[in-house]
Amino acid sequence: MLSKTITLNNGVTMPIIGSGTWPLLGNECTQTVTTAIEQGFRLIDTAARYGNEQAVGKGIKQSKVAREELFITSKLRGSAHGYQKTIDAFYQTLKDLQLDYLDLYLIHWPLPSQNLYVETWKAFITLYNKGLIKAIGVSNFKIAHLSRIIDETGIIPAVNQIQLSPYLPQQETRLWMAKYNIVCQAWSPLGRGTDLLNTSIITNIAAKHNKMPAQIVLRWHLQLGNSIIPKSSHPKRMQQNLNIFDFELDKEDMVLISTLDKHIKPKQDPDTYTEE
Ligand SMILES: NC(=O)C1=CN([C@@H]2O[C@H](COP(=O)(O)OP(=O)(O)OC[C@H]3O[C@@H](n4cnc5c(N)ncnc54)[C@H](OP(=O)(O)O)[C@@H]3O)[C@@H](O)[C@H]2O)C=CC1
Ligand SMILES: O=C1CO[C@H](CO)[C@@H](O)[C@@H]1O
Repeated sequence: MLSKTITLNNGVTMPIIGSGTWPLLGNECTQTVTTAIEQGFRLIDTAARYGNEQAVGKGIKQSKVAREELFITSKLRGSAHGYQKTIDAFYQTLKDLQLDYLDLYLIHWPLPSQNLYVETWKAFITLYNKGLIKAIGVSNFKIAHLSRIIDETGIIPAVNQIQLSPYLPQQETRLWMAKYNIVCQAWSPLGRGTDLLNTSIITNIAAKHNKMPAQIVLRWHLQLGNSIIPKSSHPKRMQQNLNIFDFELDKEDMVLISTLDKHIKPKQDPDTYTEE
């Protein structure tokens, strides 16, 4: 029986499924966040770069669910790397979200060309030690970037949020992270913008289990040990994305899904990708 929560390497409990919020803005974003919480999501994923933290904050307030029942993740944008800039950006994020702490804060991209991600990680550690963030992590970090922050600070990130789907299973990074007890959180878990949900392998397995294709893909993630943050603005799909605990993929299903690996690199290579 798979659990709906996962324990991070510092003992904090995180819901295994969250609701993504990119590229939602304004009222649509606020309404989607409220609906997601009403439908049962307890983890909301946002980022300063999305320009929607104020809208997300309103959606959280509107939901009337107690703060301590929610798990809010945000991310530090590229233009805010550096020790003091990180601290300032974090307080702005709290203000925009109308919160007094974050559950998880991630460095959105390593931006190795700026060479500031270690200094940035040190600021994350300071904020964590002040009790302003329950857990700290990274996003789009390759093994080399992870190794460097661990070697230079001794502090292991709780989570690395990376692009991951059956088309891009990230086997090497996942196995490496497992050794350090770093939770692998999949972004674009449904393969946004691809034909993944329409492939016959997925639709046939869906028919076999009497489930929707998205539920097959999300269940595959869970059985690999990934956390997932699918984005949907539709209550029906939100329900589908949450209801993946009443069936199990068998070994044959898992093997078939593994044949979808396209052996491609992430579309935005973290070594060269720059995002403000
Ligand atoms: N750290 C990073 O660099 C990144 C983080 N992210 C985060 O990850 C989240 C999820 O990734 P995202 O790129 O949005 O991709 P997803 O794989 O979650 O795909 C989202 C798309 O799938 C559709 N969808 C959702 N549920 C279903 C369903 N049950 N059946 C059919 N279609 C469905 C949505 O449409 P509809 O809304 O119409 O239902 C939307 O078009 C983002 O929202 C963001 O929070 C994303 C990219 C990068
Ligand atoms: O988090 C994000 C949302 O998706 C975008 C497009 O893939 C990314 O660039 C961004 O980092």
